Amino acid sequence: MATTDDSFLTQGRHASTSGSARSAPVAPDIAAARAVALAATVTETEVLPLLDAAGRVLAGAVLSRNAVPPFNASAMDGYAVRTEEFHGSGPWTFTVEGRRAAGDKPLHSSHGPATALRIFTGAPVPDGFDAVVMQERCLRSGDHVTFSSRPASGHNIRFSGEDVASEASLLAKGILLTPTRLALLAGAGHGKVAVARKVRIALISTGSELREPGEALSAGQIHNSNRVLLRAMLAESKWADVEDFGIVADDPDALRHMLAKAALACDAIITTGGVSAGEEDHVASVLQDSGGELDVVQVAMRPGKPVKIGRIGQSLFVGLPGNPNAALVTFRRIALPALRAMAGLAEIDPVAQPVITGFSHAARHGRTEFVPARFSGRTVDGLPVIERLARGSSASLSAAATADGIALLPPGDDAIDEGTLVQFEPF
Ligand SMILES: Nc1nc2c(c(=O)[nH]1)N[C@H]1C(S)=C(S)[C@@H](COP(=O)(O)OP(=O)(O)OC[C@H]3O[C@@H](n4cnc5c(N)ncnc54)[C@H](O)[C@@H]3O)O[C@H]1N2
Ligand code: MOO
Repeated sequence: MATTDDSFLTQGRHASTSGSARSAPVAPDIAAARAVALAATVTETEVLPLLDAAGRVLAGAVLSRNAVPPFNASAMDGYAVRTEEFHGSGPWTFTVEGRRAAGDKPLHSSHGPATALRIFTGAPVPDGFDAVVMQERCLRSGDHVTFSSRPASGHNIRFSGEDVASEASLLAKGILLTPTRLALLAGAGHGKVAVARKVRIALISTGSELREPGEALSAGQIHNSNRVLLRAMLAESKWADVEDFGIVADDPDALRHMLAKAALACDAIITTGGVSAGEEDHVASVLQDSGGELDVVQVAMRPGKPVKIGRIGQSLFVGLPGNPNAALVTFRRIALPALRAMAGLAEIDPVAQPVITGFSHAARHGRTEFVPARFSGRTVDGLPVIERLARGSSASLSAAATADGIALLPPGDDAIDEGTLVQFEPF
């Protein structure tokens, strides 16, 4: 039985509603919210060169240090002109005086009347010139250039600050540093950026039957596919620093030792296996014997019902079921939002899109079903249609591997008919 200690449970970002584990299944969204509530956001930050910051989480709001573009620049190779000099009706012929290329200093040179300036893309446009005519639109002859139409003032000039003003708000705290956001920081004068330190995540694969991929199997053994799955999914998250504790047998002492080590080293502990009801399922009891607490012990989802959510020491704990599809769904739906919250990300929820079922499905009394599915076409209205790949097959590896994502079939006492609108989370 879990010990009740409210101070323990309030170490997360928000206070838990109760210190004791609930045995009645909670809805998947509630379970995810509880995991997020137990997740303490990393507060330490580090300053990184932009080249090393891809995929990290911005630690604070950032302002631009210079305008973008920093000066009025030509957008074309051609001729800079003063539109006020286009008197009467054309064509207009001007003397070419001077030359500006990208990298030249913005000079305050004086130019005589009826002159045009040879200019190239990216070069500073000197004061007084207010348009650039691209070279394909003019006729150059010796020192003269002829224009057949009058350019509008401002034409082909990128004005200083038109993209980003100086000291403008650039990016908000908690944003993921994607390539385009890093490019924006670079253009706006930043060479370094303050990011949240990485979340240290412990992975433990429990199960006496497990052998590593590639190892020969004796009778009764299976390969540890969950470790590969979780490592690969976390490898996509550059804000995560994984400490992989490998396989631990279904032995309470070994598990206790491993959990204690992981709790000292990491912000979050993710285990697989050993969370259901059998005598060899030690994860929940060992966690509680070690001073940990569970807040959620059953979730109204299929697969994934026995997933466990709690804390041990300063660490978030999520015990994923061992069946591969259950591990996949509970990691994406419950563990990942909490880990993203710990990383300081503002956006933590899985991305979903509406789709139409190309299949019917039995009633899901009281639980949400997460079904691997594949796009199979579109309705006349253009909505994607999905085909189911396996019906709640928790132990399946092949269904998810051939799926485009996971369909959410909400709880209900009626069957879902073909042609029903449901949510779909693409991989
Ligand atoms: N009496 C009951 N039995 C079970 C229940 C229940 O409510 N009452 N729940 C079932 C459900 S649902 C699931 S899901 C599983 C969850 O089991 P555990 O989390 O305890 O996991 P194990 O028993 O250790 O393993 C289940 C299954 O998955 C295989 N496995 C485990 N780890 C891995 C791994 N790293 N890579 C690949 N495959 C793995 C393991 O060999 C088992 O076949 O419990 C049901 N039972
Ligand atoms: O719900 Mo378990 O997680 O199906 O096999």
